[in-house]
Amino acid sequence: MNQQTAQRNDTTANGDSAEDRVRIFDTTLRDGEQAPGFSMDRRAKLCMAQALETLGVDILEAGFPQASPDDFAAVEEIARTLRTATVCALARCQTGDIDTAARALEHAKSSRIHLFLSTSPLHREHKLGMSKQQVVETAIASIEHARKYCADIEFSAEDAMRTEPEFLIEVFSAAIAAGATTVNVPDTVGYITPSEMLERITYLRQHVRDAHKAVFSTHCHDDLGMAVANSLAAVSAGARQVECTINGIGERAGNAALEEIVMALKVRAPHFGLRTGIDTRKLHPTSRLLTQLTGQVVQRNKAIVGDNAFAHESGIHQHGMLKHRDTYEIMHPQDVGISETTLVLGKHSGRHALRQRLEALGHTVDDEAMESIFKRFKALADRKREVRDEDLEALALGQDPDATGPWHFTQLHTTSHLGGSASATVKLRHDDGREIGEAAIGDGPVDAVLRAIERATDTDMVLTGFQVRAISEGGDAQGHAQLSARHAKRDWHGSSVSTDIIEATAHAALAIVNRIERHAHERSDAPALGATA
Ligand SMILES: CC(=O)SCCNC(=O)CCNC(=O)[C@H](O)C(C)(C)COP(=O)(O)OP(=O)(O)OC[C@H]1O[C@@H](n2cnc3c(N)ncnc32)[C@H](O)[C@@H]1OP(=O)(O)O
Ligand SMILES: CC(C)C(=O)C(=O)O
Repeated sequence: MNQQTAQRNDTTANGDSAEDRVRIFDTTLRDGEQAPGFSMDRRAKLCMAQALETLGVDILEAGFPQASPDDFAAVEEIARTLRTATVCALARCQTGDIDTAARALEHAKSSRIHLFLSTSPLHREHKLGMSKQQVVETAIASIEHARKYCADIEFSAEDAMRTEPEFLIEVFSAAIAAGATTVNVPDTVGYITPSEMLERITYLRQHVRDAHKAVFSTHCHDDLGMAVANSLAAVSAGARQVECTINGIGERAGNAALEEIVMALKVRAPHFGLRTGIDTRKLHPTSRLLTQLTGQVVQRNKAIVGDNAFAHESGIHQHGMLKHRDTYEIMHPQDVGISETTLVLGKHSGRHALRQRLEALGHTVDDEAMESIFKRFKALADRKREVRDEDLEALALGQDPDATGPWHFTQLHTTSHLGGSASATVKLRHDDGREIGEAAIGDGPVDAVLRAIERATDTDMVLTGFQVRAISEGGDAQGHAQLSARHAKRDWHGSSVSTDIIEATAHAALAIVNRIERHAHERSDAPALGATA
């Protein structure tokens, strides 16, 4: 293991009042992965580690090598692969853990061993069965042992925020004297408030012996929803490393969300006067990658990376946004890697946004027609959650957006075989009296059904989105299939519900085909309702 990282710490060590750089210590692959539902195998961890390095994290905690052979292998592979980020491995204050961590990090370009030991009275008494003195001695012995392998040593006082502040001074002073280059003050159980955090870090920085020789760090959990606020309070008090995770994943309610901390420091730069090395345009893609690797979606209203973070449905906000985007957005979606703001049309939308969308779709609408379309739009929006472009076109053209057909299923049959191809047979009836049957094979029954429908209806479409979600519980749950497809340079959407997810998917696909055909038909012969297209 090389010794470069310690020099990096020295040159940017805490206590230098000119220092304005906050190190981002990412623990998505350690604390994040520890949470139920977020386990990742070695391949997934390597893929995520590469994305995190590209994002620009300073230190990447790759895992806890003593935990399992696969975690050891994951840390080892990440250590061999990464070039710019410091790769960190977690270890208890036990010789075996430290030796294992050191072995896993052996080939890293830049490495760190992260040692932790509980310091709070609760943990000392009930978990470790150690006196204060034993805690200090164990920490010192472990740091000294780890220093034989690596110059960059982080020491975490687990449950620091429920530890006597004077004892923390003793522990951290001893840790720095033994060679720790980063001292981490974790709020392990998400207990502290921002004002207390500010006070605690300030106090520690003032009283810990040789505090300037180490970087102060924090690691906050979100049990009371204050992890990000507490992390920001810590940096305001002089901490220059924050430990955080993508999407805020982690034990229980999670860790502080990396994207929120980074964007708070960027958007409120005049307030904090601090910067990070993160390429913020990669935040959204990195968040998406994590959801793909873990299968755990992000809630819509999640700050920075949620689907609604740059989406507006209410008319008053949309009107403001159309006049000046800063009225309701404090950052640009492009700054976090989202292509654009979306104005979603729904029951809360007003005339300004509706007119803007109709115009974008090529419909210039006079005021009288607008009133009529708006009334029908509101009635439709009360029934549907979201009004799509195809619904708006139907409204603009004076058509019924609830229309069904012209194609209807009379037969649908699919087969699939383990490890083999799948096939689908469909029979469709058209409102003009035609009845057409087609069969197709595909990579799975969904692919086969889509191909058979395309052939039967002579419609080309490229599937761009496919989601099936259970909307009730149990083995007989209703599946809601949502499909998006591209046809004639436009996006089309269809959805359907069934206890059979293949059937729901087939109906959603046929809904798209029907919309495309109705649209072509309406455009060719229906005069617009006071609208010109
Ligand atoms: C706050 C945090 O997030 S800390 C990190 C938590 N992460 C994890 O625990 C994930 C990985 N963990 C594991 O895979 C397992 O717990 C292992 C392999 C590390 C250990 O497994 P086991 O040896 O079976 O022990 P187990 O987990 O049941 O109990 C923990 C032991 O570690 C001891 N211990 C806990 N923390 C520390 C520490 N920081 N330093 C030294 N010993 C510690 C406990 O006192 C207990 O010791 P005991 O076995 O002598 O009673
Ligand atoms: C290992 C430490 C930093 C930790 O995860 C915690 O205290 O939550």
